[in-house]
Amino acid sequence: MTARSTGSPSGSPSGRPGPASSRTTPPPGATVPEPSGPDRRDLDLKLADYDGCFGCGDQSSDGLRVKQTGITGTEVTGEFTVLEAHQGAPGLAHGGVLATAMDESLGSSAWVLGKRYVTGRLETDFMAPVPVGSTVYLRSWCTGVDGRKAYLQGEGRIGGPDGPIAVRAAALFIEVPEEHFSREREG
Ligand SMILES: CCCCC/C=C\C/C=C\C/C=C\C/C=C\CCCC(=O)SCCNC(=O)CCNC(=O)[C@H](O)C(C)(C)COP(=O)(O)OP(=O)(O)OC[C@H]1O[C@@H](n2cnc3c(N)ncnc32)[C@H](O)[C@@H]1OP(=O)(O)O
Repeated sequence: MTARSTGSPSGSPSGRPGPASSRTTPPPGATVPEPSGPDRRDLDLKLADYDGCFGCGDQSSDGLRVKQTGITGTEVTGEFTVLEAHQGAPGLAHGGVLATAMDESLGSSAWVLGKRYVTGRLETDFMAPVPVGSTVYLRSWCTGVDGRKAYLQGEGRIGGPDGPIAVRAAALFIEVPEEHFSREREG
């Protein structure tokens, strides 16, 4: 599998540092596993069935409704359209909405690793304003796994899948047991 560099993704404007801080950069020796764990099929089914998710669910009326468009190795591509409900400044996407979209994309890339992860830390760079009506093309990939920690990077482009980067992100996801989710639901 091709592991992407933890440095600036292709297409980033020169002169800006890469998206990852020391806390979202894998330590030396961290590896990117093949996304083929024994329970991968079950996890894929959950991924497809979870309609209530604000990021990707069909039942979330004001949600982002991110659609996955492809999985290659740990790289997951997706897209969503910025609606009026997603505005911050008039006519422009709210930064938190874009961060949520990146969380969704990064989370999907973590999910295909075959274990259960939650976001521990999410870092975002907002590179260009995103007008309402834009389709944002998302792409995320794993840069390394070290024990319970999975390191991810991603980007959102506008104008097309190869258009300019509007937002990019780096994250640390932490592996959790299944009980994590039942505990959270019970409060
Ligand atoms: C996620 C979706 C769940 C839905 C499940 C159902 C169906 C799934 C369907 C589809 C899913 C598909 C795609 C996913 C799409 C979107 C993803 C959205 C993701 C989210 O929206 S998810 C919600 C937001 N998220 C949380 O709600 C986490 C709240 N939080 C906690 O639950 C704990 O905080 C936890 C578990 C993170 C850790 O707690 P813990 O007690 O288990 O472990 P501990 O604290 O020891 O950390 C272990 C090691 O990680 C290091 N570490 C931890 N946090 C760090 C940080 N921020 N920076 C740097 N290092 C950090 C420590 O320093 C230590 O490092 P060391 O081992 O070296 O000492």
